[in-house]
Parts: sequence; structure tokens; C-alpha cells
Amino acid sequence: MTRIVGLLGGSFNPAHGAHRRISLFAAQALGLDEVWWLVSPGNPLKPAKGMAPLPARFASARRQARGTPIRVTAIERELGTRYTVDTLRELARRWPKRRFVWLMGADNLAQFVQWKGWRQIARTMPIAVMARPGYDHAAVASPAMAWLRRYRTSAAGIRNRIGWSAPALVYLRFDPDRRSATAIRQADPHWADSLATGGLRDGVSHRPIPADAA
Ligand SMILES: Nc1ncnc2c1ncn2[C@@H]1O[C@H](COP(=O)(O)OP(=O)(O)OP(=O)(O)O)[C@@H](O)[C@H]1O
Ligand SMILES: O=C(O)c1ccc[n+]([C@@H]2O[C@H](COP(=O)([O-])O)[C@@H](O)[C@H]2O)c1
Repeated sequence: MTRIVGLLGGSFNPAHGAHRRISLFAAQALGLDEVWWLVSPGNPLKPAKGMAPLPARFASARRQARGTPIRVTAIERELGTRYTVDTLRELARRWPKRRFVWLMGADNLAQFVQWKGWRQIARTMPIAVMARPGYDHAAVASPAMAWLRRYRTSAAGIRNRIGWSAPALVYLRFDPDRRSATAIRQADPHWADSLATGGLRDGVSHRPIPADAA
């Protein structure tokens, strides 16, 4: 059967418990076979200032994912892509036998219209948005939601794999999780200093995911 992979792209500056929690929750709710974290070389909308180096963010993600089936990757570094629309096109080319779901928090839906080719992203794969305290109102009232609303479906729609289509939008609500990387950086601006950053070799993950055979 076709494997369904949930993709959580992020700065992970640093990774925290909410990333793990929303990933595992989405995996269960949507019946995902795998979850990949895409540790971004640099969110195009976020300033480079204050962004820890990729190896440190990658190491923090590996630490948070330990003991879970989540696969931590730096695929965008490997593919040389920066914008999500380009990354997703490459992923579909490399892994043609898998189906993907884009996962993101409500804060990202609120500013989704600022992303390059956001409608194209929505046409490429279903999107699951995770509720996030403080952002849900802005997300639901956002211009992206005005367009995506007509494509709303239930988690079961994805889980049952029946009539798989895109655009499709699922809004997942669970116990609100207030954790954020911003709060961690405020409490510990030097969080990256103590991390062993051996998980990336020349910017490439130690355990690259084999491409699907044609
Ligand atoms: N507490 C949370 N609830 C729901 N989604 C979350 C939560 N924390 C992060 N996410 C989502 O996880 C993805 C990666 O998040 P990111 O690495 O930017 O962490 P962050 O805590 O939002 O960081 P920052 O505070 O620096 O903006 C994004 O799609 C984001 O919306
Ligand atoms: O492609 C874009 O235009 C774009 C704009 C903003 C954010 N993104 C992606 O959104 C994901 C979440 O980013 P962040 O910083 O909120 O964790 C990450 O994979 C970014 O590369 C992508």
C-alpha cells in the first residue's frame, strides 16, 4: 500500500516538545506511516540574525525526536532548495511512490499567503494545520483560509485514503501546547552552545532516505 508521509518543515531554532507532540498527534489522527522533519537552512521570511547554524538546529531536532519514529532530515540543504514549493516538487520527484501531507502550525497558516506559490503548494498535497494557542483566530480569518476553506476535509478523509486529492485542508485541534522556540531562546539565548553537532556531515544527513525505485 502507498505510504503516507507527513512533512513538518521548520526552523527548529531550537526544536522543542511541541514539535514532537504535534507530529505524533498528526501521525495518529491522519494515519501517517512516517513523519519527516525538514530542518530548514533558512526560512525565507525569517531574518538570519538570531538563527543558530543548521548543524545546531539539526542536532536539537534529533534530540527531540529520539525514541520516536520521526525522521529528522536536512533535505532542503541536500536538494539546494529554499522555498517550500520547490522542495515539495523535488520530494515528489524523488519519492514518486509516496504520498505526502504538509503539516504546519496555525501561525504559519496565518501568513501562508506570503509564501512563494502557496496555492501551488496546496494543489500539490493535502495540508494539515495544527491549532496553536494565540494564532487560531488569525489563521481562521486569514486570506489563505478564505481560499482554502472550500477544500476543508476531516482527518478521517486523509486516514481512509479514499478519494485522495489536493487541495485539501484539515484543521487538527488537540490540547493547546504553548511551547515555542522563541520562549526557549528568551530563557536560554545560548542553548546551541552545549549541543554536540555531529548529526550533519558536510550539510548532509547521516542516514539519507533512499529514493523510490522508478
Ligand atoms: N506549540 C505549537 N503548536 C502548534 N504548532 C507548532 C507549535 N510549535 C511549533 N509549531 C509548528 O511547527 C513548525 C516548526 O516550528 P518552528 O521551528 O518555527 O518553531 P516555533 O516554536 O514556531 O519557533 P519560533 O518561536 O522561533 O517562531 C511550524 O509549522 C510551527 O507552526
Ligand atoms: O516557501 C516559502 O515561501 C516559505 C515561507 C515561510 C516559511 N516556509 C517554510 O515553513 C516552514 C516552517 O517555518 P518556521 O520558521 O515557521 O518553522 C519551514 O519549512 C519554512 O521553510 C516557507
